[in-house]
Order: sequence, then C-alpha cells, then structure tokens
Amino acid sequence: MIDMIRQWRHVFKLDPDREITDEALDQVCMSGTDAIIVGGSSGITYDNTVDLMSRVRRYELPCVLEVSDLEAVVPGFDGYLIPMVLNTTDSRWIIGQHQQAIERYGYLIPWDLLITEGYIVLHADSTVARLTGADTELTTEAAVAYAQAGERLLNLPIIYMEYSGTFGDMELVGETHRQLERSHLIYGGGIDTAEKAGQAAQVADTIVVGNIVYSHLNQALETVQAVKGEQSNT
Ligand SMILES: CC(C)=CCC/C(C)=C/CC/C(C)=C/CC/C(C)=C/CC/C(C)=C/CC/C(C)=C/CC/C(C)=C/COP(=O)(O)OP(=O)(O)O
Ligand SMILES: O=P(O)(O)OC[C@@H](O)CO
Ligand SMILES: [Mg+2]
Repeated sequence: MIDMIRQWRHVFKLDPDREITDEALDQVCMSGTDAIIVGGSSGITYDNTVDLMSRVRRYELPCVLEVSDLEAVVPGFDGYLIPMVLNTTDSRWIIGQHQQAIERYGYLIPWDLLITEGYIVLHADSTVARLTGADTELTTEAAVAYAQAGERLLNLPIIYMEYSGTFGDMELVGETHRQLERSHLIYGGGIDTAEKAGQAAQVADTIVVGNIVYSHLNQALETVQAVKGEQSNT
C-alpha cells in the first residue's frame, strides 16, 4: 500500500455526502489524477459510501477509503487510510474509535490494505477541527514536533497536513517536510487553482484536492495538469 501511495503526486478526495453527476465524475476520473480518496468528516454512511465506490470502480484508477466513521467501513476498496489526529487531546480521535473498530471487525480486517495517517489539523474553522477538538494554533516548531512524534515515535508511514477549506501556510508545510526523513507528507486544503496546486506540490509529496471539485470543476481539473505537467518536466 505505502509503495503505491508514494507514487501519488495528485489525488482527488470525493465526499460521499455530496452530489456529483456522472459527467463530472467521468471528468475527474479521466483527468490524469493518480487516485481517488473517498472520504469526508460528516454525513458519511454505509450506503452513500457504497454508492460512490461503485461509481468510481468503473474506472481503472486506484480508489481508497479514508475511514472516518465506524458505520461506514465498506469492503471492496483498494486500500483503507486510517486517520489518527495527532494534535488533539481527545483520545477518541487518536486511538479510541480505532480500538472500537478493531473490536467490531476483528478477523475481517485485511491488515495489509490498511495504512495509518498522522493527521495534523490546522484550520480552526473546519468540520474536522471542530469534530476532533484539534489544537490548530500551532507554530511551525510545534507542527514539526507533532510530525516528528508521528514519524519517529509512532512510526507512521504518512503525515497529513490538513487545512481543509483554506489554503495553508506553505512555509510551515515545507519546513515540516524538510524535517521528515521517512514519512510521506500529504497536503490538503484550499487548493482551488493550478497555481496553488503547483505551490503545494513543491512542499509536499502528495496534494489532495477536495471541495473545488463541487464548486468549480474546471479549476479542479486544471490542478492535475499543474502537478503532472511539472512532473513531466523533471
Ligand atoms: C469489513 C472490512 C472489509 C473492513 C475493512 C477494514 C477496516 C478499514 C477496518 C477498520 C479499521 C479501523 C482501525 C478503523 C478506524 C475507525 C475510525 C472511525 C477512526 C477514526 C478516524 C478519525 C480520526 C476521524 C476524524 C475525522 C477525520 C480525520 C476525517 C478524515 C477525512 C477528512 C478530514 C475529511 C475532510 O472533511 P470534509 O468533510 O471535506 O471537511 P470540510 O467540511 O472542512 O470540507
Ligand atoms: O476540500 P479541500 O479544502 O480541497 O481539502 C482537501 C482535503 O484535505 C480535505 O480533507
Ligand atoms: Mg470537504
């Protein structure tokens, strides 16, 4: 799983709780992006997750589920991203829900398809920050220390800098990236133009584009070229 994810430079995150037409989904899946992450922080159900998975499954690209709700763990994805929020004091979002999931699904869990992500949530005015009670007011040094705790103490393969809904501090993300030795750094939040996609791609290993798919599809599609074009020039 991690070897596949390390190849990804650009991914779209699609939310089962939001409407997308077949035509728009076709453009997203044929855009040249590296993968589709299915996920969201609220309104995720078993049914809307199955529905979106089966629609994305018509295409050849990898499709993984970012698990955010115990009730919406659906078999049939290529992989499962398991978030652990590093910058919260509420243990439910660090390990509590995970313990319950393992107790519930036990021997059904295909462990080799699971990858843990150390989430650092940085946008105070976002659903995920409110839900998890994350301490979003971090200096660069504090963010780096969370990332290093995830990498070196918890051995997490992925650190996810989450600015969902706003474009983040590229200096902070870049410094965090420089201080990581092994973990793969994913950046997501507020990428709504090709230019922002290019900036984020310079400081992160993988960039994630979410909300803009639903409001300005053409701009969302342009983010792919910004990243994949940059790749073909190197
Ligand atoms: C039966 C079978 C085949 C099972 C498959 C195996 C499997 C996957 C078993 C489960 C194993 C396991 C350990 C699961 C974990 C369960 C769980 C619920 C953990 C908690 C995860 C967590 C910390 C959630 C908090 C929210 C969060 C970090 C969500 C990530 C996604 C995210 C931030 C989306 C952004 O949300 P969005 O809605 O777009 O936000 P905006 O409103 O701001 O746009
Ligand atoms: O929706 P946006 O702001 O693009 O953020 C993408 C992703 O990081 C959300 O989890
Ligand atoms: Mg969103």
